[in-house]
Amino acid sequence: MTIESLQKKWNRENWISIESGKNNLPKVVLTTPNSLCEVYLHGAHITSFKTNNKKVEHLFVSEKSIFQDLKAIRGGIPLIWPQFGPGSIQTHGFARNIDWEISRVFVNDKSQSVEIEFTLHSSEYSQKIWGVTNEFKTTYTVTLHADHLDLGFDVRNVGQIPIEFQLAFHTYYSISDIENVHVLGLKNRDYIDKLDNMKIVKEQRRELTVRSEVDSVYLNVVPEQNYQPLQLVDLGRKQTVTLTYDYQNIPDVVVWNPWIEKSKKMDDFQDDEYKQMICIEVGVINKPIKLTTNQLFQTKHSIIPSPMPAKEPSL
Ligand SMILES: O=P(O)(O)OC[C@H]1O[C@H](O)[C@H](O)[C@@H](O)[C@@H]1O
Repeated sequence: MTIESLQKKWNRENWISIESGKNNLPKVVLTTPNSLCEVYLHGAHITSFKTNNKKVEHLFVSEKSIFQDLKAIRGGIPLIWPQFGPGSIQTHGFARNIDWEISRVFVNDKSQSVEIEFTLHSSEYSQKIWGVTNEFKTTYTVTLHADHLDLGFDVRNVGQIPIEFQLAFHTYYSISDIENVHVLGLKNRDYIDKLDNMKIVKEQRRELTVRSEVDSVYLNVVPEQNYQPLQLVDLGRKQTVTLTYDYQNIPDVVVWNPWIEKSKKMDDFQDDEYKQMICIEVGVINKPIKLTTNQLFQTKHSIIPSPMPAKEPSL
C-alpha cells in the first residue's frame, strides 16, 4: 500500500497520522495531548515514545540505525519472535525484519488514549524461513495513554500441527548516562550469564548497575512477597520507568548493554552509544510456548515512566 492510501484509510485527525519515515518507510505517529509514539510498519517497530507534553523521549534509537527491508532497526522496541537469539532460524526471528499490516485503530476520547493493531500472518516468506507447517496469525496492539504505553501480543496457531516459539519485547531505553542508572527488581533471581558460558548465577544486587558488557537472562521473574517491581531508575533524569508484564506468560527478563568493544563491532551502532542506552527485555525465553491447532497465546506488557520518588522503598 502507498503512504497516501494508508493515510486515507487510517489517519484520524489529532490522533493518528501515517507519515513517511526514514528511508521513506511508512510510520504511524500516535499522539495524545501529552504523549507521542511512532511505529514503523517495518517490524511493527516502535521507535519513539514521549511523555511530559511530548518533551521526554523514553526510547533510544541509534544514529547509525539502518532503515531497510529485511534488516532490524537498531533501537526502539524490536519484536523478537518466534526465536530469541541464535538458533534454527535467523537470530531473534523474523518478525522485526518484515512489514506488518495495520488491522484496526481506536481512539478513546474519554480516556485520551489511542490504539493501533498490527497483524502478521504466515506467508511465503515465513514458510521459507520457519517451514511450511508453521502457520500463525499474530497481532500486536500498541496503546498510547497520556503517561504510559501498553503493548499486547497475541499468537494463534492456524495450522495443523503444534507451533513453538519464544518472544521478547527487546526495548532500548534512552538514559542520561549509563553511569547514572540502575535496575531494581532482580535481586535473588537466577540468571543465565550469556557472557560466561551460559552459567546460572544468583543475582545478589538490589541495585543492578552496568560498568562493563552485560548480557543476562533472568529466569522466571514472577512476583513474590514484598515484591519490588522491575524498574529502571535514572538518577540523571530523576525518573523511574516501571515495567509491568504478564508474569504467567512472559516471565523472563534480559538486561543487555554491549559496552565498548561490542559497540565498535556493530555496524549500525555508534562506538559511544552504549552510554546512552540500556536494554531491558521482557519475554518468554527459557521455556518456549507451545500452541496446538487453533490455540491462542495472549500477553501484555506496560512501560510506565514517572518522576523519581523522593525516597525509594528499601526492601
Ligand atoms: O544485534 P541483535 O541481533 O539485535 O542482538 C542484540 C542483543 O540482543 C539480546 O539482548 C541478546 O541477549 C544479546 O545477546 C544480543 O547481542
